[in-house]
Amino acid sequence: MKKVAFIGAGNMNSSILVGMVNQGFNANDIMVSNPSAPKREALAQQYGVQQSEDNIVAANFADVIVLGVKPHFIRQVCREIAAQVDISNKCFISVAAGISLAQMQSELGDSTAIIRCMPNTPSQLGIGMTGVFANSAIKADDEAFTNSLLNGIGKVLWLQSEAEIDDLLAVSASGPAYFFAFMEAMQTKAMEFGFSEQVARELVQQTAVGAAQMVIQNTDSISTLRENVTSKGGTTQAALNVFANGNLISLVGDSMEAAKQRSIEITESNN
Ligand SMILES: NC(=O)C1=CN([C@@H]2O[C@H](COP(=O)(O)OP(=O)(O)OC[C@H]3O[C@@H](n4cnc5c(N)ncnc54)[C@H](OP(=O)(O)O)[C@@H]3O)[C@@H](O)[C@H]2O)C=CC1
Ligand SMILES: O=C(O)[C@@H]1CCC=N1
Repeated sequence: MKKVAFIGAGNMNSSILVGMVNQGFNANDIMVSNPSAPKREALAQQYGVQQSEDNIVAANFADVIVLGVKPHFIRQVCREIAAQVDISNKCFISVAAGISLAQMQSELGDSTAIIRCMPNTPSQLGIGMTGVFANSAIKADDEAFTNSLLNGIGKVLWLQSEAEIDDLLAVSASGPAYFFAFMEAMQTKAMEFGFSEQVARELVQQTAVGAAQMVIQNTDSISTLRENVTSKGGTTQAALNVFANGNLISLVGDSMEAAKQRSIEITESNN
């Protein structure tokens, strides 16, 4: 079993770490580093993983180093590890939005195996969606291990080009927040109708999980599923008319384009 270091104990790295442990990875083979103590100590206490405040300790411990800091810290973290750790046989996995392989290679060297992956927070439940693209230095066992790690936390899609990371990010990595925002809006209105916060939440969450399961379990198109709810001249039609008048389709498309463009801007600003 390879040893894995998580650099950063924030939302995304925690989601992957929790997903790994829940899927049966040995906690003794995992170490997390983070400058401030509470998040890494909570992970150590709850999941039995090792922890350190020092990225160098974690990087020395591991065969695979998962970089889960904010994009603007990635290059600095890579530089520090490359200066103090023998990285010749280590594989790096970055989850950062907008930091390119070339940018990481300029810190870690062109012969270092680097994998960009773009997961999402449902990884912590084992139902994540992760896009992956690797540089040419990756070895067969790095690829196999990455697959076993990521398959444990959800579905994995290997991409044909690095540019596709930005496309996928706008769909599945930022995507959970789109659905949460929609659910928040529905919950707010349900509370205005007079339901308590908890009942409003239950109405919304059960509807969301039901709709998602119908998409998963039916071969019908999503349009057909929508039409099946929509009686001509009925209540749903009245609601969907408001979506159409507000140009929901272009609003959603523009939002996803904005997410993609933001990722491209992050790449440019970190050159
Ligand atoms: N959240 C998401 O849904 C997704 C996020 N990502 C990517 O994941 C990365 C992390 O995002 P997210 O988890 O949301 O962010 P968070 O802010 O939750 O986590 C970042 C963590 O990095 C820690 N940190 C800061 N500096 C260092 C350092 N020098 N060494 C080690 N750790 C450090 C922070 O510690 P402290 O709090 O103590 O400062 C914090 O715990 C980003 O690059 C983002 O693009 C990718 C896909 C989805
Ligand atoms: O918002 C962000 O920048 C990160 C990347 C994708 C999801 N969260």
